Amino acid sequence: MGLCHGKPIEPPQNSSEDLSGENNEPPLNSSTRKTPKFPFYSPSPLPSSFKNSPAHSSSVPSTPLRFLKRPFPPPSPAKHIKALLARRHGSVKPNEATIPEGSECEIIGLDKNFGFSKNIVNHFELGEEVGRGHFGYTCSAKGKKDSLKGQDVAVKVIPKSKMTTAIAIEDVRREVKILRALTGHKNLVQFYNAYEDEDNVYMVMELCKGGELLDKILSRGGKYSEEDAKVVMIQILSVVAYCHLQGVVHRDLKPENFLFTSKEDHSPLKAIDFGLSDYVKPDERLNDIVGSAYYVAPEVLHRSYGTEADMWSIGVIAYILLCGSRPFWARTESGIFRAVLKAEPSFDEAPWPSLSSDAIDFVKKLLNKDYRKRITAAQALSHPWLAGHQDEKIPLDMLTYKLVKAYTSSSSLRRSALAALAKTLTIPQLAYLREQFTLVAPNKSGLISLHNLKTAVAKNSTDAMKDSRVLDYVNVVCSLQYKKLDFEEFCAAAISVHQLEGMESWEQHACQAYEFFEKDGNRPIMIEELASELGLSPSVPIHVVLQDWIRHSDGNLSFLGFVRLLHGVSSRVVHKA
Ligand SMILES: Nc1ncnc2c1ncn2[C@@H]1O[C@H](COP(=O)(O)OP(=O)(O)OP(=O)(O)O)[C@@H](O)[C@H]1O
Ligand SMILES: [Ca+2]
Repeated sequence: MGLCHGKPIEPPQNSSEDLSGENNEPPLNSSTRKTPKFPFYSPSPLPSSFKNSPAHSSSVPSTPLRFLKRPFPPPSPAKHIKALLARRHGSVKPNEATIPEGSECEIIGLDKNFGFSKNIVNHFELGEEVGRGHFGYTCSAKGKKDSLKGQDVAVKVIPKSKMTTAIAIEDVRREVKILRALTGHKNLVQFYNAYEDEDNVYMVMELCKGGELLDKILSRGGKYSEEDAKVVMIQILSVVAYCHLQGVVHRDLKPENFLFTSKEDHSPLKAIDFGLSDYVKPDERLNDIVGSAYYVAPEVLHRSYGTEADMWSIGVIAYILLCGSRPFWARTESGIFRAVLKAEPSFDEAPWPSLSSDAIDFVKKLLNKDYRKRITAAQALSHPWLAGHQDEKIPLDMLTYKLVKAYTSSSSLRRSALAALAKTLTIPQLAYLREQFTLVAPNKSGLISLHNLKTAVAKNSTDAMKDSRVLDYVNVVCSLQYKKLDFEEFCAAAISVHQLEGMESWEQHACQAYEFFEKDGNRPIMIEELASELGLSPSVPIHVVLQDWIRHSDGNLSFLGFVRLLHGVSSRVVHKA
Protein backbone atom coordinates (compact mmCIF):
# COMPACT_ATOMS: atom_id res chain seq x y z
CA MET A 1 0.00 0.00 0.00
CA GLY A 2 1.17 3.46 -0.72
CA LEU A 3 1.89 6.07 1.86
CA CYS A 4 2.11 9.03 -0.39
CA HIS A 5 -0.78 9.54 -2.78
CA GLY A 6 0.56 12.88 -3.83
CA LYS A 7 -0.16 14.38 -0.43
CA PRO A 8 2.39 15.72 1.96
CA ILE A 9 3.57 13.08 4.36
CA GLU A 10 3.59 14.16 7.96
CA PRO A 11 7.01 13.96 9.54
CA PRO A 12 7.30 11.15 12.04
CA GLN A 13 6.34 11.92 15.63
CA ASN A 14 9.27 12.55 17.94
CA SER A 15 11.48 13.03 14.98
CA SER A 16 14.38 15.26 15.66
CA GLU A 17 14.90 15.89 11.97
CA ASP A 18 14.30 19.26 10.48
CA LEU A 19 13.10 21.06 13.57
CA SER A 20 14.91 24.06 12.23
CA GLY A 21 12.39 24.24 9.46
CA GLU A 22 15.20 24.46 6.96
CA ASN A 23 13.60 21.81 4.85
CA ASN A 24 10.20 23.41 4.72
CA GLU A 25 9.07 24.10 1.23
CA PRO A 26 8.85 27.73 0.25
CA PRO A 27 5.45 28.24 -1.39
CA LEU A 28 6.82 28.94 -4.79
CA ASN A 29 4.72 29.82 -7.72
CA SER A 30 5.57 31.60 -10.91
CA SER A 31 5.71 34.99 -9.25
CA THR A 32 7.54 34.09 -6.05
CA ARG A 33 10.06 31.89 -7.83
CA LYS A 34 12.00 34.80 -9.20
CA THR A 35 12.91 36.39 -5.89
CA PRO A 36 13.67 33.65 -3.36
CA LYS A 37 16.06 31.98 -5.71
CA PHE A 38 17.90 29.18 -3.99
CA PRO A 39 17.24 29.33 -0.28
CA PHE A 40 20.02 26.88 0.52
CA TYR A 41 22.65 28.62 -1.48
CA SER A 42 25.47 30.36 0.27
CA PRO A 43 26.74 33.03 -2.10
CA SER A 44 30.17 32.45 -3.52
CA PRO A 45 32.62 35.25 -4.21
CA LEU A 46 31.60 36.91 -7.45
CA PRO A 47 34.10 38.56 -9.73
CA SER A 48 33.93 42.28 -9.08
CA SER A 49 32.11 42.89 -12.34
CA PHE A 50 29.10 40.90 -11.06
CA LYS A 51 28.95 42.19 -7.50
CA ASN A 52 26.20 44.67 -8.28
CA SER A 53 24.00 42.32 -10.19
CA PRO A 54 20.48 42.12 -8.77
CA ALA A 55 20.59 38.37 -8.29
CA HIS A 56 23.60 38.70 -6.08
CA SER A 57 21.90 40.99 -3.61
CA SER A 58 18.58 39.13 -3.32
CA SER A 59 17.70 38.01 0.18
CA VAL A 60 15.95 34.75 0.71
CA PRO A 61 12.91 34.43 2.91
CA SER A 62 11.46 30.99 3.37
CA THR A 63 7.96 30.30 4.52
CA PRO A 64 7.34 27.59 7.08
CA LEU A 65 4.95 25.00 5.72
CA ARG A 66 2.34 25.62 8.44
CA PHE A 67 1.61 28.93 6.74
CA LEU A 68 0.79 27.25 3.49
CA LYS A 69 -2.83 27.08 2.49
CA ARG A 70 -2.27 24.70 -0.41
CA PRO A 71 -2.20 21.02 0.50
CA PHE A 72 -0.10 20.33 -2.58
CA PRO A 73 2.78 22.75 -2.82
CA PRO A 74 3.70 23.37 -6.43
CA PRO A 75 7.00 21.98 -7.60
CA SER A 76 9.85 24.15 -6.44
CA PRO A 77 13.59 24.11 -7.00
CA ALA A 78 14.85 20.80 -5.71
CA LYS A 79 17.57 20.64 -3.14
CA HIS A 80 20.50 18.36 -3.54
CA ILE A 81 20.64 15.42 -1.20
CA LYS A 82 22.41 16.46 1.98
CA ALA A 83 24.79 13.51 1.95
CA LEU A 84 25.92 14.53 -1.50
CA LEU A 85 26.61 18.09 -0.42
CA ALA A 86 28.38 16.89 2.69
CA ARG A 87 30.66 14.67 0.64
CA ARG A 88 31.38 17.43 -1.84
CA HIS A 89 32.02 19.97 0.89
CA GLY A 90 33.87 17.56 3.09
CA SER A 91 31.92 17.29 6.30
CA VAL A 92 31.38 13.54 6.38
CA LYS A 93 34.51 11.94 5.02
CA PRO A 94 37.34 12.70 7.35
CA ASN A 95 39.83 10.79 5.25
CA GLU A 96 39.51 13.17 2.34
CA ALA A 97 41.41 16.45 2.10
CA THR A 98 38.77 18.88 3.26
CA ILE A 99 38.08 22.14 4.98
CA PRO A 100 34.82 23.22 6.53
CA GLU A 101 32.83 25.46 4.23
CA GLY A 102 33.62 29.09 4.68
CA SER A 103 36.84 28.35 6.53
CA GLU A 104 39.85 30.49 5.81
CA CYS A 105 42.30 27.59 6.08
CA GLU A 106 44.64 26.77 3.25
CA ILE A 107 43.66 23.68 1.36
CA ILE A 108 46.68 21.49 1.25
CA GLY A 109 47.15 18.78 -1.29
CA LEU A 110 44.29 19.62 -3.63
CA ASP A 111 45.33 20.21 -7.20
CA LYS A 112 43.05 22.86 -8.62
CA ASN A 113 44.80 23.20 -11.95
CA PHE A 114 42.62 21.88 -14.69
CA GLY A 115 44.81 22.59 -17.68
CA PHE A 116 42.18 24.84 -19.27
CA SER A 117 43.00 28.03 -21.18
CA LYS A 118 43.83 30.90 -18.85
CA ASN A 119 42.67 33.98 -20.67
CA ILE A 120 38.90 34.12 -20.73
CA VAL A 121 38.88 37.94 -20.66
CA ASN A 122 40.69 38.00 -24.01
CA HIS A 123 37.94 35.95 -25.55
CA PHE A 124 34.73 37.04 -23.82
CA GLU A 125 33.20 40.16 -22.35
CA LEU A 126 31.41 38.90 -19.22
CA GLY A 127 27.94 40.28 -18.57
CA GLU A 128 25.27 39.92 -15.93
CA GLU A 129 24.29 36.88 -13.93
CA VAL A 130 21.53 34.80 -15.53
CA GLY A 131 21.25 31.93 -13.11
CA ARG A 132 22.64 30.34 -10.05
CA GLY A 133 22.97 26.84 -8.65
CA HIS A 134 24.60 25.27 -5.67
CA PHE A 135 28.00 24.84 -7.25
CA GLY A 136 28.19 27.88 -9.45
CA TYR A 137 26.49 30.75 -11.13
CA THR A 138 26.05 31.57 -14.75
CA CYS A 139 26.55 34.85 -16.58
CA SER A 140 25.81 35.99 -20.07
CA ALA A 141 28.83 37.01 -22.10
CA LYS A 142 29.76 38.16 -25.59
CA GLY A 143 32.43 36.61 -27.79
CA LYS A 144 35.28 38.98 -28.66
CA LYS A 145 37.08 37.03 -31.37
CA ASP A 146 37.16 34.13 -33.76
CA SER A 147 34.02 32.19 -34.60
CA LEU A 148 32.15 33.42 -31.52
CA LYS A 149 32.86 37.11 -32.16
CA GLY A 150 29.75 39.14 -31.35
CA GLN A 151 27.83 36.07 -30.24
CA ASP A 152 25.95 35.86 -26.93
CA VAL A 153 27.08 32.92 -24.82
CA ALA A 154 26.61 31.67 -21.27
CA VAL A 155 29.54 31.28 -18.90
CA LYS A 156 29.09 29.01 -15.91
CA VAL A 157 31.47 30.16 -13.20
CA ILE A 158 32.52 27.62 -10.59
CA PRO A 159 34.57 29.22 -7.81
CA LYS A 160 37.64 27.23 -6.85
CA SER A 161 37.02 28.24 -3.25
CA LYS A 162 33.99 25.96 -3.34
CA MET A 163 36.09 23.02 -4.42
CA THR A 164 37.05 21.93 -0.97
CA THR A 165 37.35 18.20 -1.55
CA ALA A 166 38.99 15.97 -4.11
CA ILE A 167 35.50 14.78 -5.07
CA ALA A 168 34.32 18.31 -5.81
CA ILE A 169 37.37 18.94 -8.02
CA GLU A 170 36.91 15.65 -9.81
CA ASP A 171 33.24 16.52 -10.41
CA VAL A 172 34.22 19.73 -12.20
CA ARG A 173 36.88 17.96 -14.25
CA ARG A 174 34.34 15.33 -15.28
CA GLU A 175 31.59 17.87 -15.96
CA VAL A 176 33.79 19.61 -18.53
CA LYS A 177 35.05 16.36 -20.01
CA ILE A 178 31.56 14.93 -20.41
CA LEU A 179 30.02 18.11 -21.80
CA ARG A 180 32.89 18.51 -24.26
CA ALA A 181 32.48 14.92 -25.44
CA LEU A 182 28.69 14.89 -25.66
CA THR A 183 28.15 18.29 -27.20
CA GLY A 184 26.42 18.19 -30.57
CA HIS A 185 23.11 16.59 -29.63
CA LYS A 186 20.23 18.91 -30.44
CA ASN A 187 18.82 18.73 -26.91
CA LEU A 188 22.07 19.23 -25.10
CA VAL A 189 23.52 22.65 -24.41
CA GLN A 190 26.27 23.39 -26.91
CA PHE A 191 29.66 23.52 -25.20
CA TYR A 192 32.33 25.87 -26.56
CA ASN A 193 35.33 25.86 -24.24
CA ALA A 194 36.55 25.83 -20.66
CA TYR A 195 38.85 28.40 -19.06
CA GLU A 196 40.29 28.93 -15.62
CA ASP A 197 42.15 31.48 -13.53
CA GLU A 198 43.27 31.60 -9.90
CA ASP A 199 39.72 31.93 -8.61
CA ASN A 200 37.35 30.17 -10.96
CA VAL A 201 36.66 27.63 -13.63
CA TYR A 202 34.61 29.03 -16.53
CA MET A 203 32.54 26.89 -18.84
CA VAL A 204 31.52 28.68 -22.00
CA MET A 205 28.40 27.39 -23.68
CA GLU A 206 25.38 28.32 -25.70
CA LEU A 207 23.16 30.91 -23.99
CA CYS A 208 19.67 29.55 -23.44
CA LYS A 209 17.37 32.54 -23.24
CA GLY A 210 14.07 30.78 -22.65
CA GLY A 211 14.45 29.99 -18.95
CA GLU A 212 14.12 26.75 -17.02
CA LEU A 213 11.50 24.10 -17.64
CA LEU A 214 10.51 24.46 -13.99
CA ASP A 215 9.56 28.10 -14.56
CA LYS A 216 7.50 27.11 -17.58
CA ILE A 217 5.68 24.46 -15.54
CA LEU A 218 4.95 27.00 -12.82
CA SER A 219 3.82 29.67 -15.26
CA ARG A 220 1.29 27.20 -16.62
CA GLY A 221 -0.10 26.63 -13.15
CA GLY A 222 1.63 23.30 -12.89
CA LYS A 223 -0.07 21.39 -15.65
CA TYR A 224 0.80 20.56 -19.19
CA SER A 225 -1.66 19.13 -21.69
CA GLU A 226 -0.73 15.62 -22.80
CA GLU A 227 0.25 16.93 -26.22
CA ASP A 228 2.56 19.58 -24.78
CA ALA A 229 3.99 17.15 -22.24
CA LYS A 230 4.83 14.77 -25.08
CA VAL A 231 6.87 17.44 -26.84
CA VAL A 232 8.88 18.01 -23.66
CA MET A 233 9.25 14.31 -22.91
CA ILE A 234 10.50 13.41 -26.37
CA GLN A 235 13.28 15.97 -26.10
CA ILE A 236 14.30 14.86 -22.63
CA LEU A 237 14.26 11.21 -23.63
CA SER A 238 16.18 11.87 -26.80
CA VAL A 239 19.11 13.49 -25.02
CA VAL A 240 19.05 11.00 -22.15
CA ALA A 241 18.99 8.02 -24.53
CA TYR A 242 22.03 9.55 -26.21
CA CYS A 243 23.85 9.99 -22.88
CA HIS A 244 23.03 6.46 -21.79
CA LEU A 245 24.30 4.93 -25.01
CA GLN A 246 27.57 6.78 -24.43
CA GLY A 247 27.74 5.37 -20.90
CA VAL A 248 26.94 8.63 -19.15
CA VAL A 249 24.37 8.83 -16.38
CA HIS A 250 23.26 12.41 -15.62
CA ARG A 251 22.16 11.79 -12.00
CA ASP A 252 20.47 15.16 -11.58
CA LEU A 253 17.61 15.23 -14.04
CA LYS A 254 14.99 17.72 -12.89
CA PRO A 255 13.05 20.55 -14.53
CA GLU A 256 15.62 23.10 -13.32
CA ASN A 257 18.26 21.40 -15.44
CA PHE A 258 16.42 21.78 -18.73
CA LEU A 259 16.45 25.18 -20.40
CA PHE A 260 14.57 26.54 -23.39
CA THR A 261 16.81 28.15 -25.98
CA SER A 262 14.38 31.02 -26.51
CA LYS A 263 11.07 32.37 -25.26
CA GLU A 264 9.33 31.27 -28.44
CA ASP A 265 6.51 28.74 -28.18
CA HIS A 266 8.25 25.83 -29.81
CA SER A 267 11.69 26.57 -28.56
CA PRO A 268 13.90 23.49 -28.22
CA LEU A 269 14.76 22.22 -24.77
CA LYS A 270 18.37 21.67 -23.73
CA ALA A 271 19.83 19.58 -20.94
CA ILE A 272 22.38 21.45 -18.84
CA ASP A 273 24.38 20.81 -15.70
CA PHE A 274 26.42 17.64 -16.00
CA GLY A 275 28.03 18.52 -12.67
CA LEU A 276 26.88 15.29 -11.04
CA SER A 277 27.07 13.03 -14.04
CA ASP A 278 29.34 10.02 -14.22
CA TYR A 279 30.41 7.20 -16.48
CA VAL A 280 28.85 3.80 -16.08
CA LYS A 281 29.27 0.60 -18.06
CA PRO A 282 26.25 -1.63 -18.71
CA ASP A 283 27.53 -4.26 -16.27
CA GLU A 284 28.61 -1.80 -13.59
CA ARG A 285 26.79 -0.26 -10.61
CA LEU A 286 27.49 3.08 -8.98
CA ASN A 287 27.10 3.52 -5.25
CA ASP A 288 27.35 7.14 -4.20
CA ILE A 289 24.11 8.83 -3.26
CA VAL A 290 23.80 11.68 -5.72
CA GLY A 291 20.97 13.84 -6.98
CA SER A 292 18.05 15.85 -5.71
CA ALA A 293 15.68 14.29 -3.21
CA TYR A 294 12.40 14.60 -5.12
CA TYR A 295 13.89 13.00 -8.19
CA VAL A 296 16.14 10.34 -6.69
CA ALA A 297 15.53 6.68 -7.61
CA PRO A 298 15.05 4.01 -4.93
CA GLU A 299 18.12 2.06 -6.04
CA VAL A 300 20.27 5.19 -5.63
CA LEU A 301 19.22 5.23 -1.98
CA HIS A 302 20.17 1.54 -1.87
CA ARG A 303 23.56 2.52 -3.30
CA SER A 304 23.55 0.29 -6.34
CA TYR A 305 22.45 1.87 -9.58
CA GLY A 306 23.09 2.53 -13.24
CA THR A 307 21.46 4.52 -16.02
CA GLU A 308 17.98 3.36 -14.96
CA ALA A 309 18.17 5.90 -12.12
CA ASP A 310 17.83 8.70 -14.69
CA MET A 311 14.68 7.04 -16.05
CA TRP A 312 13.10 7.25 -12.62
CA SER A 313 13.86 10.97 -12.49
CA ILE A 314 12.26 11.35 -15.92
CA GLY A 315 9.23 9.54 -14.51
CA VAL A 316 9.03 12.12 -11.73
CA ILE A 317 9.28 14.93 -14.28
CA ALA A 318 6.57 13.31 -16.43
CA TYR A 319 4.31 12.94 -13.39
CA ILE A 320 4.78 16.61 -12.50
CA LEU A 321 4.21 17.76 -16.07
CA LEU A 322 0.95 15.89 -16.32
CA CYS A 323 -0.60 16.63 -12.94
CA GLY A 324 1.34 19.49 -11.37
CA SER A 325 2.20 17.62 -8.16
CA ARG A 326 5.25 15.70 -7.14
CA PRO A 327 4.74 11.93 -6.88
CA PHE A 328 6.86 11.68 -3.73
CA TRP A 329 6.58 14.50 -1.32
CA ALA A 330 7.35 15.07 2.34
CA ARG A 331 8.55 17.92 4.48
CA THR A 332 11.88 16.40 5.29
CA GLU A 333 14.56 14.76 3.23
CA SER A 334 14.21 11.48 5.08
CA GLY A 335 10.43 11.70 4.60
CA ILE A 336 10.93 12.07 0.86
CA PHE A 337 13.31 9.11 0.86
CA ARG A 338 10.75 7.01 2.71
CA ALA A 339 8.12 7.93 0.16
CA VAL A 340 10.46 7.12 -2.74
CA LEU A 341 11.24 3.73 -1.24
CA LYS A 342 7.79 2.74 -0.02
CA ALA A 343 4.96 4.86 -1.39
CA GLU A 344 3.09 4.32 -4.61
CA PRO A 345 2.28 7.57 -6.39
CA SER A 346 -1.39 8.31 -6.76
CA PHE A 347 -3.04 7.95 -10.12
CA ASP A 348 -6.53 8.22 -8.62
CA GLU A 349 -6.86 11.94 -8.07
CA ALA A 350 -7.61 14.57 -10.70
CA PRO A 351 -6.43 14.95 -13.38
CA TRP A 352 -5.26 11.33 -13.71
CA PRO A 353 -8.67 9.71 -14.32
CA SER A 354 -9.18 12.04 -17.27
CA LEU A 355 -5.78 11.36 -18.82
CA SER A 356 -5.20 8.72 -21.47
CA SER A 357 -4.37 5.19 -20.37
CA ASP A 358 -1.22 5.38 -22.48
CA ALA A 359 -0.02 8.44 -20.54
CA ILE A 360 -0.61 6.69 -17.22
CA ASP A 361 1.04 3.50 -18.40
CA PHE A 362 4.04 5.53 -19.61
CA VAL A 363 4.54 7.22 -16.23
CA LYS A 364 4.02 3.97 -14.31
CA LYS A 365 6.61 2.19 -16.43
CA LEU A 366 9.13 4.89 -15.52
CA LEU A 367 8.23 4.98 -11.85
CA ASN A 368 8.65 1.25 -11.33
CA LYS A 369 10.62 0.82 -8.12
CA ASP A 370 12.38 -2.23 -9.54
CA TYR A 371 14.96 -0.75 -11.89
CA ARG A 372 15.07 -3.98 -13.89
CA LYS A 373 11.41 -3.54 -14.77
CA ARG A 374 11.72 0.14 -15.64
CA ILE A 375 11.78 1.11 -19.31
CA THR A 376 14.88 2.56 -20.92
CA ALA A 377 14.94 5.90 -22.72
CA ALA A 378 14.87 4.20 -26.14
CA GLN A 379 11.91 2.10 -25.02
CA ALA A 380 10.13 5.14 -23.63
CA LEU A 381 10.50 6.83 -27.01
CA SER A 382 8.90 3.76 -28.57
CA HIS A 383 6.07 3.69 -26.02
CA PRO A 384 2.60 3.98 -27.60
CA TRP A 385 2.05 7.29 -25.78
CA LEU A 386 4.86 8.85 -27.81
CA ALA A 387 5.12 6.56 -30.83
CA GLY A 388 4.01 8.24 -34.01
CA HIS A 389 4.15 11.67 -32.36
CA GLN A 390 7.65 12.34 -33.46
CA ASP A 391 10.00 12.52 -36.33
CA GLU A 392 12.49 11.46 -33.72
CA LYS A 393 14.51 8.39 -34.62
CA ILE A 394 14.54 5.69 -31.94
CA PRO A 395 18.13 5.38 -30.76
CA LEU A 396 20.14 2.25 -30.18
CA ASP A 397 19.60 0.81 -26.73
CA MET A 398 22.48 -0.59 -24.64
CA LEU A 399 19.94 -2.83 -22.91
CA THR A 400 19.78 -4.80 -26.17
CA TYR A 401 23.51 -5.44 -25.92
CA LYS A 402 23.25 -6.56 -22.33
CA LEU A 403 20.44 -8.97 -23.14
CA VAL A 404 22.06 -10.33 -26.30
CA LYS A 405 25.25 -10.92 -24.33
CA ALA A 406 23.35 -12.93 -21.71
CA TYR A 407 21.42 -14.81 -24.41
CA THR A 408 24.42 -15.90 -26.43
CA SER A 409 26.08 -17.31 -23.35
CA SER A 410 22.92 -19.15 -22.23
CA SER A 411 22.22 -22.84 -22.61
CA SER A 412 20.10 -24.01 -25.54
CA LEU A 413 17.35 -24.91 -23.05
CA ARG A 414 17.12 -21.31 -21.84
CA ARG A 415 17.32 -20.02 -25.38
CA SER A 416 14.33 -22.12 -26.37
CA ALA A 417 12.43 -20.86 -23.30
CA LEU A 418 13.14 -17.29 -24.42
CA ALA A 419 12.11 -18.14 -27.98
CA ALA A 420 8.78 -19.35 -26.62
CA LEU A 421 8.35 -16.15 -24.64
CA ALA A 422 9.21 -14.00 -27.67
CA LYS A 423 6.40 -15.66 -29.61
CA THR A 424 3.91 -14.10 -27.20
CA LEU A 425 4.95 -10.50 -27.87
CA THR A 426 2.31 -8.17 -29.20
CA ILE A 427 2.74 -5.91 -32.22
CA PRO A 428 3.56 -2.74 -30.21
CA GLN A 429 6.08 -4.69 -28.15
CA LEU A 430 7.68 -6.01 -31.32
CA ALA A 431 7.88 -2.52 -32.80
CA TYR A 432 10.67 -1.49 -30.43
CA LEU A 433 12.60 -4.70 -31.13
CA ARG A 434 12.13 -4.17 -34.86
CA GLU A 435 13.62 -0.68 -34.52
CA GLN A 436 16.61 -2.05 -32.64
CA PHE A 437 17.09 -4.83 -35.17
CA THR A 438 16.98 -2.37 -38.05
CA LEU A 439 19.50 -0.10 -36.32
CA VAL A 440 21.94 -2.98 -36.16
CA ALA A 441 21.65 -3.17 -39.97
CA PRO A 442 20.73 -6.72 -40.98
CA ASN A 443 22.19 -8.04 -44.26
CA LYS A 444 20.15 -8.77 -47.37
CA SER A 445 19.03 -12.11 -45.94
CA GLY A 446 17.70 -10.35 -42.85
CA LEU A 447 20.45 -11.59 -40.54
CA ILE A 448 22.69 -9.74 -38.10
CA SER A 449 26.00 -10.88 -36.71
CA LEU A 450 27.46 -9.85 -33.38
CA HIS A 451 29.97 -7.85 -35.38
CA ASN A 452 27.09 -5.75 -36.74
CA LEU A 453 26.33 -4.77 -33.13
CA LYS A 454 29.78 -3.27 -32.89
CA THR A 455 29.48 -1.38 -36.16
CA ALA A 456 26.14 0.07 -35.09
CA VAL A 457 27.60 1.37 -31.83
CA ALA A 458 30.74 2.69 -33.50
CA LYS A 459 28.58 4.91 -35.72
CA ASN A 460 27.29 6.67 -32.60
CA SER A 461 30.52 6.74 -30.68
CA THR A 462 31.91 9.84 -28.95
CA ASP A 463 34.89 10.24 -26.64
CA ALA A 464 32.49 9.69 -23.74
CA MET A 465 31.89 6.16 -24.97
CA LYS A 466 35.62 5.51 -24.71
CA ASP A 467 35.90 7.13 -21.29
CA SER A 468 32.93 5.19 -19.97
CA ARG A 469 34.42 2.00 -21.43
CA VAL A 470 31.13 1.17 -23.12
CA LEU A 471 33.20 0.48 -26.25
CA ASP A 472 35.22 -2.12 -24.35
CA TYR A 473 31.98 -3.71 -23.22
CA VAL A 474 30.65 -3.83 -26.78
CA ASN A 475 33.94 -5.37 -27.94
CA VAL A 476 33.43 -8.17 -25.45
CA VAL A 477 29.88 -8.77 -26.69
CA CYS A 478 31.06 -8.85 -30.27
CA SER A 479 33.90 -11.24 -29.59
CA LEU A 480 31.49 -13.91 -28.37
CA GLN A 481 31.05 -16.80 -30.73
CA TYR A 482 27.50 -17.02 -31.97
CA LYS A 483 25.77 -17.58 -35.27
CA LYS A 484 23.95 -14.82 -37.15
CA LEU A 485 20.52 -13.95 -35.80
CA ASP A 486 17.32 -13.52 -37.77
CA PHE A 487 14.64 -11.20 -36.40
CA GLU A 488 12.82 -14.02 -34.65
CA GLU A 489 15.90 -15.10 -32.76
CA PHE A 490 16.91 -11.49 -32.11
CA CYS A 491 13.57 -11.04 -30.32
CA ALA A 492 14.31 -14.04 -28.13
CA ALA A 493 17.75 -12.62 -27.41
CA ALA A 494 16.72 -9.03 -26.72
CA ILE A 495 13.53 -9.67 -24.74
CA SER A 496 13.69 -8.44 -21.16
CA VAL A 497 12.03 -10.98 -18.91
CA HIS A 498 12.10 -8.57 -15.98
CA GLN A 499 10.30 -5.87 -17.90
CA LEU A 500 7.64 -8.29 -19.15
CA GLU A 501 7.22 -9.53 -15.61
CA GLY A 502 6.50 -5.95 -14.56
CA MET A 503 3.50 -5.81 -16.87
CA GLU A 504 -0.07 -6.62 -15.95
CA SER A 505 -0.21 -9.06 -18.85
CA TRP A 506 2.79 -11.04 -17.56
CA GLU A 507 0.80 -14.08 -16.53
CA GLN A 508 -0.75 -14.43 -19.96
CA HIS A 509 2.68 -14.11 -21.58
CA ALA A 510 4.20 -16.67 -19.24
CA CYS A 511 1.35 -19.20 -19.56
CA GLN A 512 1.20 -18.91 -23.32
CA ALA A 513 4.98 -19.14 -23.57
CA TYR A 514 4.96 -22.29 -21.44
CA GLU A 515 2.47 -23.85 -23.85
CA PHE A 516 4.77 -23.06 -26.79
CA PHE A 517 7.72 -24.39 -24.81
CA GLU A 518 5.85 -27.61 -24.02
CA LYS A 519 5.36 -28.22 -27.73
CA ASP A 520 8.84 -27.26 -28.86
CA GLY A 521 11.49 -27.06 -26.20
CA ASN A 522 10.55 -28.91 -23.02
CA ARG A 523 12.38 -32.12 -22.22
CA PRO A 524 13.34 -34.23 -19.25
CA ILE A 525 15.92 -32.48 -17.15
CA MET A 526 18.05 -33.64 -14.25
CA ILE A 527 17.99 -31.62 -11.07
CA GLU A 528 21.77 -31.24 -11.26
CA GLU A 529 21.53 -29.96 -14.81
CA LEU A 530 18.91 -27.42 -13.79
CA ALA A 531 21.06 -26.30 -10.86
CA SER A 532 23.98 -25.65 -13.16
CA GLU A 533 21.67 -23.88 -15.67
CA LEU A 534 20.69 -21.52 -12.91
CA GLY A 535 24.17 -21.13 -11.53
CA LEU A 536 23.28 -22.57 -8.13
CA SER A 537 26.29 -23.44 -6.08
CA PRO A 538 26.79 -27.08 -5.01
CA SER A 539 26.26 -26.03 -1.39
CA VAL A 540 22.58 -25.26 -2.10
CA PRO A 541 20.34 -28.22 -1.15
CA ILE A 542 19.15 -28.49 -4.73
CA HIS A 543 16.82 -31.46 -4.34
CA VAL A 544 14.77 -29.51 -1.83
CA VAL A 545 14.92 -26.22 -3.70
CA LEU A 546 14.35 -27.50 -7.19
CA GLN A 547 11.86 -30.30 -6.82
CA ASP A 548 8.93 -28.01 -7.63
CA TRP A 549 10.67 -26.92 -10.76
CA ILE A 550 10.65 -30.35 -12.32
CA ARG A 551 7.40 -32.15 -13.16
CA HIS A 552 7.32 -35.49 -11.42
CA SER A 553 5.20 -37.23 -14.07
CA ASP A 554 7.76 -36.90 -16.87
CA GLY A 555 10.83 -35.12 -15.49
CA ASN A 556 10.23 -32.10 -17.75
CA LEU A 557 10.35 -28.53 -16.51
CA SER A 558 7.31 -27.43 -14.55
CA PHE A 559 5.80 -24.00 -15.09
CA LEU A 560 7.73 -22.70 -12.06
CA GLY A 561 10.97 -24.13 -13.40
CA PHE A 562 10.26 -22.62 -16.80
CA VAL A 563 9.80 -19.13 -15.34
CA ARG A 564 12.95 -19.53 -13.27
CA LEU A 565 14.83 -20.64 -16.35
CA LEU A 566 13.63 -17.61 -18.27
CA HIS A 567 15.41 -15.42 -15.74
CA GLY A 568 18.56 -17.50 -16.06
CA VAL A 569 21.68 -17.12 -14.04
CA SER A 570 21.65 -13.83 -12.23
CA SER A 571 24.31 -11.78 -13.92
CA ARG A 572 27.18 -10.48 -11.89
CA VAL A 573 27.78 -6.76 -11.76
CA VAL A 574 30.90 -4.85 -10.95
CA HIS A 575 30.67 -2.10 -8.38
CA LYS A 576 32.53 1.00 -9.36
CA ALA A 577 34.85 2.16 -6.64
N1 LIG B 1 23.64 27.73 -20.92
C1 LIG B 1 22.90 28.45 -20.08
N2 LIG B 1 22.12 29.46 -20.53
C2 LIG B 1 21.38 30.19 -19.66
N3 LIG B 1 21.32 29.97 -18.34
C3 LIG B 1 22.06 28.96 -17.84
C4 LIG B 1 22.89 28.16 -18.67
N4 LIG B 1 23.49 27.24 -17.90
C5 LIG B 1 23.06 27.46 -16.64
N5 LIG B 1 22.20 28.49 -16.60
C6 LIG B 1 21.50 29.01 -15.40
O1 LIG B 1 22.33 28.87 -14.29
C7 LIG B 1 21.74 28.00 -13.32
C8 LIG B 1 22.81 27.20 -12.65
O2 LIG B 1 23.49 26.44 -13.59
P1 LIG B 1 23.83 24.92 -13.29
O3 LIG B 1 22.59 24.18 -13.03
O4 LIG B 1 24.69 24.40 -14.39
O5 LIG B 1 24.68 25.12 -11.94
P2 LIG B 1 24.89 24.23 -10.69
O6 LIG B 1 25.53 25.06 -9.66
O7 LIG B 1 25.61 22.99 -11.08
O8 LIG B 1 23.40 23.89 -10.28
P3 LIG B 1 22.82 22.87 -9.23
O9 LIG B 1 22.64 23.57 -7.96
O10 LIG B 1 21.52 22.45 -9.82
O11 LIG B 1 23.79 21.74 -9.21
C9 LIG B 1 20.74 27.18 -14.10
O12 LIG B 1 19.69 26.70 -13.30
C10 LIG B 1 20.26 28.18 -15.13
O13 LIG B 1 19.24 29.01 -14.63
CA1 LIG C 1 21.35 22.91 -11.88
